[in-house]
Amino acid sequence: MSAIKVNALQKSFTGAPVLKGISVEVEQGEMLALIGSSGSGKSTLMRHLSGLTLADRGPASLVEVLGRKVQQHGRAASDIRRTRARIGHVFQQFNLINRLSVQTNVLIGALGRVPVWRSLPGWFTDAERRLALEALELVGLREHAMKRASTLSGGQQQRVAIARALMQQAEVILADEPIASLDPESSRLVMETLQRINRERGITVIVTLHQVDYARQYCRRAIALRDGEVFFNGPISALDDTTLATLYGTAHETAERPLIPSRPRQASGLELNPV
Ligand SMILES: Nc1ncnc2c1ncn2[C@@H]1O[C@H](COP(=O)(O)OP(=O)(O)OP(=O)(O)O)[C@@H](O)[C@H]1O
Repeated sequence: MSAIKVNALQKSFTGAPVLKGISVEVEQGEMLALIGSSGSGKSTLMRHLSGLTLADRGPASLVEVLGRKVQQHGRAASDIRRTRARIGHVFQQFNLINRLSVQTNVLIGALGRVPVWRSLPGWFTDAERRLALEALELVGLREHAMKRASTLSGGQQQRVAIARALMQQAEVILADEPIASLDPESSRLVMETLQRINRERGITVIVTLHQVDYARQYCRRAIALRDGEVFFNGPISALDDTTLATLYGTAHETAERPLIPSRPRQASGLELNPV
């Protein structure tokens, strides 16, 4: 079964459409790279997958996740919250609560599944606390459970965000530029963590990446957007230099000079050497 099915997705904000009739599918258990130059529409597409953004009203427009409609004809499905509960998000900015412990940040992933009356920190059950520690074990951070989140490095905080998605029992994880602000070593650890949960838990992962070399190393398939359209959809091995040069609108690049995004969000996200 497809984990994600997108059909004829079109999105305009103010002027010309930024997504122009996107149709793609992602298989359950896949780890897929979503690539493309800055402004090509990657984040906008990701936001449509969980219904955070609604598409233009189109007769064939549809987004399904795990066999359930998220949106159709530009309207949110009535049970969108139930589907969203099965989708984990990992963002470039980590989105942790700095003053809370690492374990509590992970436990927050259980919110939405526990009754409101015990959704305050301190009201989690022993079983939930054990699950949080297991999630931290899987991302290699169990020994940091009691530390304040703010004391961890950026890469560690990103792995806490992944543990939080595990705690949520997400079946699909949408990771939007999870390594854009990290150094190469932290990036490697975060990508390995995503790969591990994909392989060991069978969680479907879609990861947007600026650095093509990370996509090559960790993903079997890539979908590349160019100016709001699917420019490439296939095995990562078919992404040759010529395709990449056309995709990024650069002169032909060699393997020694990976492509650099034209509008990086943070200078520290640039990866100048292949991994
Ligand atoms: N809320 C919004 N309002 C208006 N325009 C938007 C909005 N969100 C995105 N856009 C525009 O849609 C286009 C695609 O943006 P998007 O962020 O999806 O690109 P991206 O490929 O993720 O870029 P980057 O790699 O820099 O994150 C851009 O031109 C952007 O300015």
